[in-house]
Amino acid sequence: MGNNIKNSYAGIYVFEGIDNVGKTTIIQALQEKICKEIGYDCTTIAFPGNEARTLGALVYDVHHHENKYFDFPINNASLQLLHVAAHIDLIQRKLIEEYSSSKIILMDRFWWSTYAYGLAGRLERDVVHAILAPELVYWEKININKIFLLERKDRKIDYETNKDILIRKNYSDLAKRESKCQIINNDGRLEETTNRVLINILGV
Ligand SMILES: Nc1ncnc2c1ncn2[C@@H]1O[C@H](COP(=O)(O)OP(=O)(O)O)[C@@H](O)[C@H]1O
Ligand SMILES: Cc1cn([C@H]2C[C@H](O)[C@@H](COP(=O)(O)OP(=O)(O)O)O2)c(=O)[nH]c1=O
Repeated sequence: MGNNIKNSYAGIYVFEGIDNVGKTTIIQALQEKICKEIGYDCTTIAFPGNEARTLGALVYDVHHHENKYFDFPINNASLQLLHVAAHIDLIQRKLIEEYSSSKIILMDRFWWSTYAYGLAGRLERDVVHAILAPELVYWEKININKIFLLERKDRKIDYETNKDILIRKNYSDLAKRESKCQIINNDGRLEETTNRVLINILGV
């Protein structure tokens, strides 16, 4: 089928969920299947970003290695504002171009992460809304095909129990309000989850 993608499959498919539920692994397996086995154009865009010398890579490093940059802990509002800045950079620099070229775009995280982690980091709801406002202006003009919210019981837990529970609750609240969202249980084999998502994307 080469690059001759059926228009109905092209577009943005978001993968969300708390750390270590399998987003990156499933996206990699999925992209390989879509490109090699099915022959459709498929690309991945990850928030906050993983390309060297980009704002996203810097924000990722700040998030994980704060001490390298600052003598004082960065407050959560400022950290989430940095994430939003990195998202806008990726949307403008990459997503809009890929979006207009009829590809399947797999997104590793979305603005939902800012919401889920921001609120779980004890930011007030109106602060989280204000932080997200500039990014949401960009998303208003972009159609999302589907949002897959991944869940997995047997995962490494990066945050203390209460924060872990809060992050997952915030995701669940977003999912309940979004008809395009499908909850994907990744407790089984990776191959099985990947196939389930693929069937969902292709609608077969
Ligand atoms: N269904 C699965 N079975 C076994 N291991 C899995 C499964 N899904 C994910 N993993 C493993 O869990 C770990 C975290 O996955 P990763 O894709 O990095 O999560 P995320 O991107 O959501 O943070 C990886 O070591 C990955 O191989
Ligand atoms: C996109 C985003 C991520 N995050 C958090 C979630 C993760 O704990 C961290 C890095 O995300 P990610 O790159 O998905 O994690 P990993 O460390 O597994 O490669 O940033 C936010 O707090 N706000 C955001 O807007």
